[in-house]
Amino acid sequence: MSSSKSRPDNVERRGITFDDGSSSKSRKIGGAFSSVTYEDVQKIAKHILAIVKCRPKIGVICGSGLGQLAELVEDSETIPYNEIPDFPVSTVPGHAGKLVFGTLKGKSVVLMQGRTHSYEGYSPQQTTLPVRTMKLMGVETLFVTNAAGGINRNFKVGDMMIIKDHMNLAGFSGMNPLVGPNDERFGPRFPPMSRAYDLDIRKLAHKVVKEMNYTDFVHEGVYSMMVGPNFETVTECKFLHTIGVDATGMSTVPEVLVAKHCGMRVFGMSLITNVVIMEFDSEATANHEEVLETGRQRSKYMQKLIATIIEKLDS
Ligand SMILES: O=P(O)(O)O[C@H]1O[C@H](CO)[C@@H](O)[C@H]1O
Ligand code: HPA
Repeated sequence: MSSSKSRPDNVERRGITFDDGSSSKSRKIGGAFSSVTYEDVQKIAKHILAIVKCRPKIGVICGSGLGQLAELVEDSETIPYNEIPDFPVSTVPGHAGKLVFGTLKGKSVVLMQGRTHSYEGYSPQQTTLPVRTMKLMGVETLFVTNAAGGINRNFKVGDMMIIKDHMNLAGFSGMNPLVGPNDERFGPRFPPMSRAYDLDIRKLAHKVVKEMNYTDFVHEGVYSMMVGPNFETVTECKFLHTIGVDATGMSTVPEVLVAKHCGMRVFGMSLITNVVIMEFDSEATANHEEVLETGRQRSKYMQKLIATIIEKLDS
């Protein structure tokens, strides 16, 4: 697998030989058809475990502007993504691109300060490579967070949403990290997704929300993913509203598919960084600066909530 820095434009299908003589089996790179093998992931996990002392059981993916959770990690050990061979490197503002290992509220954790997205040019297999790497490092429970646009008309900017289910709209166009040969060492060919978001952790989250007096601004709902990078049209938002989506973004779903495929427990949370525009003649437009600004103002609530849920988690 070549590093993301050398991703060529002429991506080839699995099994085809590249111009320089390497095959797509040995050189897995960006594009919808590239894949990542078990051995690739094993190599990356071993590389990381040789560097850090921590043996995390919990992984947290911090979305746009949400990476400050790392400040709560004690005895931290940090590795920038670009120092890990073949690890996808974040290119979007608000995604620092670092793995932070350490102890959070007494639990061994690894935090991803930022993720990668398909719209950056990575294949779904690449954007989810960190999740499989976590699995092979011993992570059993994955927390996924994201910045999202509020579709539900009761949601306000700065509110939060516990994810109870998702709509894989990107999957409708075939963009799914589980497409391709299935390696049973990760998980089964046909994984169920009807209970993707762990019910026990969701119940615990609601209990914590009550205890912290956060009920006024924490909701539960359905997240949807479109590939982006453009924000949605008015008609797309109306469609999402009609089909029962509460918040929308450009990430998370592939990570959850891969995490569930390899048997992890998953908990997801969105910060509503903006409310989507559903009026044809509105002057307002969505923008990434607003997303980051809401993150700056509200992420401390999300951090406190996630940290407390982790503290109270049974393992
Ligand atoms: O989902 P995260 O990574 O939090 O980021 C969200 O924020 C960006 C748009 O502002 C998009 O990348 C969207 O997916
Ligand atoms: N749409 C898609 N992705 C997003 C949004 C949005 O409104 N806000 C933050 N990420």
